[in-house]
Amino acid sequence: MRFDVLTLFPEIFSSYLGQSLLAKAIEGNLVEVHPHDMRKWANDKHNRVDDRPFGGGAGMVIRAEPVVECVEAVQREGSHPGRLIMLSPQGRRLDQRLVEELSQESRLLLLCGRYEGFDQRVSDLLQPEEISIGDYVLNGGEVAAMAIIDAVIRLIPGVLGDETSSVDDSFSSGNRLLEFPQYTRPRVYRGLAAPDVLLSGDHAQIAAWRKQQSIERTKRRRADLLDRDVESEDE
Ligand SMILES: Nc1cc(-c2ccc3cc[nH]c3c2)n[nH]1
Repeated sequence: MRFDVLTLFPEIFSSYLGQSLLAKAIEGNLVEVHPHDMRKWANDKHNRVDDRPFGGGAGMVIRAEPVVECVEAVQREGSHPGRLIMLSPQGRRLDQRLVEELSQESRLLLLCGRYEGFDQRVSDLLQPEEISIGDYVLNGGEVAAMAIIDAVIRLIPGVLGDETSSVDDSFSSGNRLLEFPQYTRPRVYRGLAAPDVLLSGDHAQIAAWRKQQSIERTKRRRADLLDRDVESEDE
């Protein structure tokens, strides 16, 4: 799977690309992530990538020309244009179902805004789909883009490795329960002991305990997840 990230701050992605899971996925040719600096397409006489908003108001607006030129050039680079996504507080809310949908794509272009956002002609001409990672306002689209990449790559076959699977993750398709609590060595830490059942070696009992913990935790923290019926998820 190929990700192209179009941004004014490509350096934000440098250390992120080195994080182990993603680095291994890139090394294993399972994933490619290409940050692109939109400033390189600011070729008007002032080489400006942003400008003051018509009609006045605070902040700056990202000019349409460098963005449209950059997107078109990047789309020409690959074997096909890919699915163009603009990160935006006004977009479709990201959830695991949308992550699973995105993981089926072979190429995603993630368009990251800054300042007061893009000139409207960017959306008029490129028709991107807008995705929000939540109802709060970030300073730019880059963190949201990383969230999408992070969530999607976990679902690409081979990325998590044989010993780990995303199947039992919270929110995975059909799974409406939160994760059970995890414990590791030492067995007792500051007087707090790991549950005996986890050290019993009785896998059936361990599975039952974990399921019960997930149900209790979900009831306590996210009872709304238990209200959803499976049919509604197809709407
Ligand atoms: N879910 C979410 C996305 C954003 C976002 C996305 C792009 C820009 C550009 C300037 N500010 C932005 C904020 N905030 N929250």
